[in-house]
Amino acid sequence: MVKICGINDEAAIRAVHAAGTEMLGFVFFAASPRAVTPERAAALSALIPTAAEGGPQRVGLFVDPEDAALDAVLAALPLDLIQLHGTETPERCAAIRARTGRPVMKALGIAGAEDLALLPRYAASVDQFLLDAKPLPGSAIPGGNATVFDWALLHDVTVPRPWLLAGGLTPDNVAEAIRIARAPGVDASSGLERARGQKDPERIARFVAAAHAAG
Ligand SMILES: O=C(O)c1ccccc1NCC(=O)[C@H](O)[C@H](O)COP(=O)(O)O
Repeated sequence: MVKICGINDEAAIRAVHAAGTEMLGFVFFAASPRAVTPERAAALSALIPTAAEGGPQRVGLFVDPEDAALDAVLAALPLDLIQLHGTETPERCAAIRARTGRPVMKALGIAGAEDLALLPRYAASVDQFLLDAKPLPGSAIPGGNATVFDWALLHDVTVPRPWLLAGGLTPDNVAEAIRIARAPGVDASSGLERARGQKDPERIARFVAAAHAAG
């Protein structure tokens, strides 16, 4: 499973599809350099086949969203999955899952083994996990910061839901990350950009090929 996050232009979404990527992420968080409006995401999404037609699943990324923000995005485009990348509690994740009727992927920031203690608390309320690097103090956004964490922390951990590894992954380190973390899937954003917020189609192709080969 490969997810490419922060899709915000036509070349990137076409590259994601051409590479056979399983998931792509649209960032609905205004402070992000990759943020898109619901209308822009819908226009980009229309350029490639839907998941039902064999294209990638569309993941909507939110940070502590109000119900109205979720409703506005879902009215504009049919997301396959909701990614929650803020401080949402297990109860809020369950409420969002019930309200939207979509599976929920909860992002947890990992810096040390103690952060993994949260996994059982969320297991009943979410469908998937994204195990990402914990943002460094002072980070302007809670994800997409090109920060790597110690993949060996995950080597012997049984994660109670399907999960993706994220945080500073690139075409050059993804195979090693998958091997060390024993990750069933990966997600990347910054490592596939030529400038902050601008995806590089060639890096997308190399990343997806490397991840699929390692898997
Ligand atoms: O990517 C963003 O701009 C972003 C903003 C706010 C919350 C989360 C965000 N990204 C989350 C992702 O799923 C990223 O792909 C993940 O954190 C890995 O990012 P990177 O380390 O840049 O590969």
